[in-house]
Amino acid sequence: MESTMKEMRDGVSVLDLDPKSTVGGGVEDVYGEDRATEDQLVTPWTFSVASGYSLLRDPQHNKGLAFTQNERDSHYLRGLLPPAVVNQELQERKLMNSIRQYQVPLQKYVAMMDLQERNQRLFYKLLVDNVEELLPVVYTPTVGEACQKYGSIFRRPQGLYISLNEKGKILEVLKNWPERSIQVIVVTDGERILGLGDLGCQGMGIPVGKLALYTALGGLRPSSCLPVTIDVGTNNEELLNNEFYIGLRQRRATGKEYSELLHEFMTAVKQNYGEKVLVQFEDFANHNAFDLLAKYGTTHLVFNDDIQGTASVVLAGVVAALNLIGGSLNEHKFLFLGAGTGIAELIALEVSKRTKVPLEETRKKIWLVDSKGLIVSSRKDSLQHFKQPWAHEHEPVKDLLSAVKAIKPTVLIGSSGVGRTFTKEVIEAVSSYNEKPLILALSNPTSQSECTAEEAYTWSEGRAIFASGSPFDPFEYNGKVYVSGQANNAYIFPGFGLGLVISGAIRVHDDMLLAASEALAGQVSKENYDMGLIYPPFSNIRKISAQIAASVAAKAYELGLATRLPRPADLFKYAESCMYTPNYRSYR
Ligand SMILES: NC(=O)C1=CN([C@@H]2O[C@H](COP(=O)(O)OP(=O)(O)OC[C@H]3O[C@@H](n4cnc5c(N)ncnc54)[C@H](OP(=O)(O)O)[C@@H]3O)[C@@H](O)[C@H]2O)C=CC1
Ligand SMILES: CC(=O)C(=O)O
Ligand SMILES: [Mg+2]
Repeated sequence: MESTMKEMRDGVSVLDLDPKSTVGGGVEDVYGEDRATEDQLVTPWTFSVASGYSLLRDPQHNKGLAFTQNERDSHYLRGLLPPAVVNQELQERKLMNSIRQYQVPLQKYVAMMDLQERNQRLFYKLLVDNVEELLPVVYTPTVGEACQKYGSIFRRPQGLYISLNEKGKILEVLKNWPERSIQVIVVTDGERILGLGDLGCQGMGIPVGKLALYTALGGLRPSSCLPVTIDVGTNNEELLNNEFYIGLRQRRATGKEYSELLHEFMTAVKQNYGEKVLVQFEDFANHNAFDLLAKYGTTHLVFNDDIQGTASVVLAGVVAALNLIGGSLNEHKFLFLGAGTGIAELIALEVSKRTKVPLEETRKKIWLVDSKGLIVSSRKDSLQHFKQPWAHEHEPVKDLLSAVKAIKPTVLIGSSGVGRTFTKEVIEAVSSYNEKPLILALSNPTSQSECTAEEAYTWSEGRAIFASGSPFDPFEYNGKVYVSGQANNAYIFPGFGLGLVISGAIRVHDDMLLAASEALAGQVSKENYDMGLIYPPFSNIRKISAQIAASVAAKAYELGLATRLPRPADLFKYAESCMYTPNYRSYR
């Protein structure tokens, strides 16, 4: 074992980086499974040593036809498998072939979920090696449809369901989950699933999908990830009347009943998993999201992906885009359709840091439109508190087109959850006074995108710099092929979470979001810019995540928020060395 512990990865000994840590190569890799080389023997274990039929039914250790003859002998598998022995690469090729046969995206999703339940390492191998092809399957847009139909496709529990029925027993419920060393929890209450609205308990597809990306894109080990859905009911009448609905059949609990359940959950999480477990809030409606973040931000390690992760990814895209559209950040004027994310605040903060101009001033170049029109000072008294800083002096403006004409933004960002709101008139208007308008249509899934790539390029006569929350195929216009990027928080949260975990951070700080953003923007190459891209390709995501993790961890150490000491000298190499790899291990 000693020699294993000294295992060199990328020329760096894990223990040399962090001599006193018990962590070694792999985030909390206490059993040395990731540290082992691929031809080194490890024990397949559940609570006892798995063998025979139960080994084939154990997704963490099942290798299907890849079990060698020796393994078949020593693990009582003879006769349970046909004679052929195939390696993981061939299994991967076979599965990719069969997934590509499906024409319907939801069939691909179900095939991937089946694989995850059958053979976890193969699932992650497919996802890591084919990330650009499979991201739209396990994540947006397909995960949206999967949530809408979750009641019909539900097979086995993939996470914990905590409903009002479990009030007073949440700690016990957490103990029912088979894994003990949890490092990241993604939790939703299902009220705002992508731009599809209230999907109640069926929102579970989102934490499951996000955590699959935590492992595939950020290298967190699957056993350390816990998807949770808090079920306080749903206001979605269609679901309430659907015989296949899997959640509580009641309207949403609010007020004291809601906050007491959430509080019990947050308390139980800390009690069961300790101070350093990361709780990522996902797809809560913004009337709860901002309050939960403020309430638990000072007592727990919490991160709201939709508010903070989205802010970080968009800031990165905007900073990168300056190379294409020109000017410095403080010279640009921003108009948002939708007031539910934290993007505006993070941009204002970054401008304030760069220019030393107070935040109250830098906010003035950022304008927000919500469902009632432009947010202006005369509306201040009736605005939710998180909108109030954006209520600038201006006469009332009712709709987006009028707001574009009045404000003349250089950057137009959609996060309204409402599709086709960047109309021809809106894009023509923003393109009429900008040589290269920056247009970001963030809303997911594809059906809710504020415009398509085709519309953005056609209506701007090929001048827009465009990215969207869900992917669009390249589009040819006037003989030129336009490739648009994906402005999605999936670039940020996996690396961000990894950075928190490897540094043992106990709180999230805005400066970490800025650091993550800078790290991401720094990964855009000249080749990407030449194609009009403001994000690097997802095919490099593990390296990007390691860069983000290193920057976030460095900031955690700098701010005194890191507890894993001593600080590894090379945080990038350390982050890489901690990443879960999905290749099969050999069993003794
Ligand atoms: N690409 C990415 O990484 C991310 C994308 N998103 C996407 O952003 C969208 C919104 O998310 P989120 O902000 O959390 O959702 P919310 O529902 O909390 O907020 C939506 C905002 O849009 C406004 N709005 C809704 N309809 C209109 C309309 N017709 N005209 C003008 N404004 C409107 C709402 O106004 P009011 O406040 O008045 O109700 C609200 O401010 C979703 O589709 C989600 O998928 C979210 C996070 C990350
Ligand atoms: C991407 C994401 O988090 C959302 O659309 O909600
Ligand atoms: Mg989300």
